[in-house]
Amino acid sequence: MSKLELLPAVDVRDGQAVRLVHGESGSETSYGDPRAAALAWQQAGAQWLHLVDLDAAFGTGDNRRLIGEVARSMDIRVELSGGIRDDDTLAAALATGCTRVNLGTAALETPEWVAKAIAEHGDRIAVGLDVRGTTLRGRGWTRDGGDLYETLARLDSEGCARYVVTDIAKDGTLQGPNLDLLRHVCAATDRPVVASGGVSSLDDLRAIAALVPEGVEGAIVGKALYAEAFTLEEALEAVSR
Ligand SMILES: O=C(O)c1ccccc1NCC(=O)[C@H](O)[C@H](O)COP(=O)(O)O
Repeated sequence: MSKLELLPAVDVRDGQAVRLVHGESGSETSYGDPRAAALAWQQAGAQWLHLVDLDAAFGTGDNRRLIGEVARSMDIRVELSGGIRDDDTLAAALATGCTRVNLGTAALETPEWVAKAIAEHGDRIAVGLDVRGTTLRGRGWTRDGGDLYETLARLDSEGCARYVVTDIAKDGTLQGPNLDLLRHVCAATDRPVVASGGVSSLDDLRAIAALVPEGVEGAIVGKALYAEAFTLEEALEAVSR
C-alpha cells in the first residue's frame, strides 16, 4: 500500500504567510515571511509544498513575483493554487517549474478553457473542489458554482488527473477533516484525491492515511503546523507506515 503524501501549506496574502478560518478574507493570522515558512517545511523533510496566492484567489491583487520566487527556490515538488484562471496566469504558474497547478474558479466559470488546459498539460493540472455541503464555491470561495458530483463527472470525462478536495466549513478550524466527504468523492471517481482542510492532529492524518486504498493520495496541512499541534517530522513519521 502506498503511503499518504503530505503537503504543508504556505498561503500568501499581502506578501505574508497567513492562515484563514473557513477561507474567509479578513480572518488572517500572519506567520511571517513565506520564503522562511516554505524553507522550514523543506528542511523538515517535506516532499511537497502547497503554495497559495490568496490575493489572486480573492481578486485583491496578487503575489505572483513572490510566489514564483518561492516555487523556484524549492528542491521539492510544488503545487500552486489561487487565481489561475486564464492562459496568462496558467503560463506564469507553470513557468515557475511547479509540479502542478490547481484550477478552482475556472473549472466552474470557464469549463471549456479548463478542458483545454487538461488536454494540453495532463497531470500538471489538478482541480480544486472547494465545497460547502455538496455545493462548489469559486472566486476565493465566495460564490456558489454548481454541484460537486455533476462537476466531478464532467471533469472525469475530460480527463482531469486529480482533485484537491476542501470542505470549507473545516478549513483553518482545526476541527478535523471531513472523512465522509473524502470517502464519497473517492467513490465517485477513480482519480486520486488530495484532502485539504481541518487537519488538527496526528490521528486525523492517520485517519486520512487509512483512506489511501479508497483513492486518497495526499493531505494538505496548514493551521495545525503553524499552531504547532505537531511538527512536520512527527506528521511524516505518523503517515510513514
Ligand atoms: O487554495 C485556494 O485557492 C484557496 C482560495 C481561497 C481561500 C483558501 C484557499 N486555500 C486554502 C488552502 O489550501 C489551505 O492551505 C488548506 O486547505 C489547509 O487548511 P488547514 O489545514 O485547515 O489550515
